[in-house]
Amino acid sequence: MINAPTIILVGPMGAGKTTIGRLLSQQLDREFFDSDRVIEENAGADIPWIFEKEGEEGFRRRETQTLEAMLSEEQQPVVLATGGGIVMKEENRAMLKQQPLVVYLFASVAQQLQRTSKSNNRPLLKQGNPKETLTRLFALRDPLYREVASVIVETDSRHPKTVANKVMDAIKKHLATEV
Ligand SMILES: Nc1ncnc2c1ncn2[C@@H]1O[C@H](COP(=O)(O)OP(=O)(O)OP(=O)(O)O)[C@@H](O)[C@H]1O
Ligand SMILES: O=C(O)C1=C[C@@H](O)[C@@H](O)[C@H](O)C1
Ligand SMILES: [Mg+2]
Repeated sequence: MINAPTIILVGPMGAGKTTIGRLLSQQLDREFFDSDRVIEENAGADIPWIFEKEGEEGFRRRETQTLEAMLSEEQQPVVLATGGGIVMKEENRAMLKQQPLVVYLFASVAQQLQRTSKSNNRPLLKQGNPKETLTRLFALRDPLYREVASVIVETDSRHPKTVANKVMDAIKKHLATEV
């Protein structure tokens, strides 16, 4: 695992990319980045503010720039959590497909709904019915997460530490079959 490349986590809102990514980075003693947080730091504003002032399109532009910068930098392997909509742009998918280790954290819509209901900082869930929105986004995005991922890990009804261990096991298995 010491030689494992950068681990990139993709999946829907509430899959646990941020939570699991942080745990993995601790276990591997690596730096952790979250594209949502990097976007906020660079903008000097939070995601709801960016959506309000620049629209989703403005946020997506920032997201692509951030992904590009993070993947092109000459760097040590890190753990990178992405935003739930990272796969919406073709150019982002092309960048992700070039990466050796992209993990799709799968969560059912019911589980996404439960996990996202606790916070209020996801602009796409603030309009309309969250269950309908998550269902629509899942239909659109699940095939795209699968398109870019080398490993898929189910997260429903599992404690974050269990999910992190499952990701580690799945990565080891994937790397062993690669060589
Ligand atoms: N396996 C899990 N079991 C229980 N709760 C979880 C699990 N994974 C994440 N959570 C909780 O669900 C919420 C959402 O998780 P998190 O922010 O990590 O999701 P995310 O995939 O990063 O979402 P986003 O795409 O919006 O950034 C948090 O409150 C977190 O503590
Ligand atoms: O699923 C999405 O499109 C989003 C997920 C979050 O991680 C943030 O990137 C933002 O709220 C948009
Ligand atoms: Mg997150």
